[in-house]
Amino acid sequence: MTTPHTPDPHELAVLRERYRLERERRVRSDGAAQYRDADAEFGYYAADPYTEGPADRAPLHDLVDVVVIGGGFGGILTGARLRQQGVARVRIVEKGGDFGGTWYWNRYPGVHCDVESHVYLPMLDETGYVPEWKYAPGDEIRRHAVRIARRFDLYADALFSTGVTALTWDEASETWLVSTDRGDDFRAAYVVSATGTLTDPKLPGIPGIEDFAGHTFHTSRWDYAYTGGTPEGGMTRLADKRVGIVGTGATGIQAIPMLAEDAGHLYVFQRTPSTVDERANRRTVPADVGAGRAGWARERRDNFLRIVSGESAGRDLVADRWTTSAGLLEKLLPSFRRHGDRHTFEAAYEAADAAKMNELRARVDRCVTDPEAAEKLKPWYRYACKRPTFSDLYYPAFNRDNVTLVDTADTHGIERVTEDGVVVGGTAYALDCLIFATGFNVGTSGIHSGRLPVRGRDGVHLLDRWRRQGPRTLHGFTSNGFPNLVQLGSLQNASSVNFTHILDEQAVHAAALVAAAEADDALVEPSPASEDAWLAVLAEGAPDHEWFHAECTPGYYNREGRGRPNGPIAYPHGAVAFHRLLGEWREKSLSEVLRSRTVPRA
Ligand SMILES: NC(=O)C1=CN([C@@H]2O[C@H](COP(=O)(O)OP(=O)(O)OC[C@H]3O[C@@H](n4cnc5c(N)ncnc54)[C@H](OP(=O)(O)O)[C@@H]3O)[C@@H](O)[C@H]2O)C=CC1
Repeated sequence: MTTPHTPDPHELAVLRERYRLERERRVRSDGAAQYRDADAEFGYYAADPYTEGPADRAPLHDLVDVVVIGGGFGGILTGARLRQQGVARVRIVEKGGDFGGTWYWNRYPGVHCDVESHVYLPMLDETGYVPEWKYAPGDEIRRHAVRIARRFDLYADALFSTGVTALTWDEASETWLVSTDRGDDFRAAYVVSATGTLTDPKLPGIPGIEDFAGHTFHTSRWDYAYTGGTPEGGMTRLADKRVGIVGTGATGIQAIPMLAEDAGHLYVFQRTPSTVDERANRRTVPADVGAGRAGWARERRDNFLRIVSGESAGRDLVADRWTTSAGLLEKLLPSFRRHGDRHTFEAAYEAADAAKMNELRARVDRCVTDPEAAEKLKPWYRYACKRPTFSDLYYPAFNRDNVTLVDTADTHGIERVTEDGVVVGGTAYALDCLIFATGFNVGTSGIHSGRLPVRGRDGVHLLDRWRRQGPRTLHGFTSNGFPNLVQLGSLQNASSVNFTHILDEQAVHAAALVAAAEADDALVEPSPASEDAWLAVLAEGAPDHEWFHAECTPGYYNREGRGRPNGPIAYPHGAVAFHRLLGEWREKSLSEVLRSRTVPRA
């Protein structure tokens, strides 16, 4: 690798202006309202293509210890950690036909996780499994989800192809009444919500989208019956087809090279180019990662999290483009204050950022032979304005004769869909198949979607209360007025690129809360004072994101160009510090969240 050139002040000023113009070219007046919810408005796009149809079963009206909403890694890990605490009846309710969550739904060609498999796949120490690739294919990840579910006997009580439609606290029995779209009305002593962040596919609200007469689907519902093949390719039924794909985010980057191989002709409709860094995937053997030594996976996972959280870590065990670019993620955490005042930090950061972005733009020139296509593929914004992506196959796909790159930035995306295809800048592109790689409604699934009403004490609706008062939690997990309800997720909690690590720490915490309440015959419910204290902790260290996000191109990181929501949304000192805080709190203060029952536990 060549050493990146460090830009001088004049070059930085030119770049700043270029970024401003590119941002302005992209901001839309309708912001996030440009999108439509596939589940709510386009049932066809959200239907499950991987399961024959829900198995017949009688509605349930029984009582379980814990219901977990969501059978992705968050739900599976909660189930496993509850089992380790000795909890008997755990019922996981999942919309998909099996466990896996995002890895159940996303089976598009080329699907891989771009976080190293040895840190991404959870419970490797516990299951003895050692991944075969540095970056695992989706199928291997899904099989690992199933492995954990089997190991902890989570299939026994699981309900698949089932969505929870309402949660109602019943004061008389001090249990939750859980209603589903399959006619169930059962009770649970505790509810853990683990509905994930990338659950609801979204579609652009392009005029005429309903009129397209060809075949169409979202990448999270890949139609192999139409394309032929598998996630590894071989989509022979596309050989004579004109295929269009909309979107060049982390999903598009992986699917496009596979489509380029198999489609008669592929049109890539790009609005904002991603940063596409080196991937360097390779097979691994256990000795490469020190597997076999007790605790090897935990050590590697902790090492990765420390590095991407800006903490000192000693050796970099994973040593990939996430860890070597981690300094550029630091701006998202107040740990940047270690570097002095904001001005000093910003100057140093801007120079490092420009050097990295220059390196990424130079990569496009090296990989793409057509200079016009290379120019269109260059990202003009700061690193991590959009989620970084990694691929060694993406750019070479544009050197093929059967691939056309269509830049839609000037028209804010595709202008119109017609019966025959799409229109961009007045040019019509006739298509047989139109694929949407347009992402998900981030962070608005489950309880936060508004489609799963949660009524706590005195019938109070959780989202109504939060709309009035702002979200109120202790550590993001529990809320006053909603006893025995534990929420997993990033809100007022912590996050990181290795999200399964975050989920596992959350699962450990959720299980500890349940176990403590069981041991004391108590309810889990924080006091308003403890919520106030937590909000004060969040507000005190809240980073000033605005200066960074305001200059970014629009996307879901900055609410499509409108900046971050007001108020603290996450623990500001990073995931490592948050996990330390939670561990100490469990040791010393967990009993503060327990309240006496008025009704003995049935
Ligand atoms: N760990 C992993 O390996 C992977 C993780 N993921 C996760 O999933 C998330 C979602 O990724 P992804 O599915 O790619 O979705 P994204 O939301 O990241 O990308 C959506 C894409 O669709 C484009 N788009 C939206 N509307 C239009 C329109 N009207 N016309 C043209 N283009 C349009 C967007 O352009 P624009 O940028 O201009 O809005 C963008 O390129 C990622 O951020 C990541 O967290 C996904 C894949 C792999």
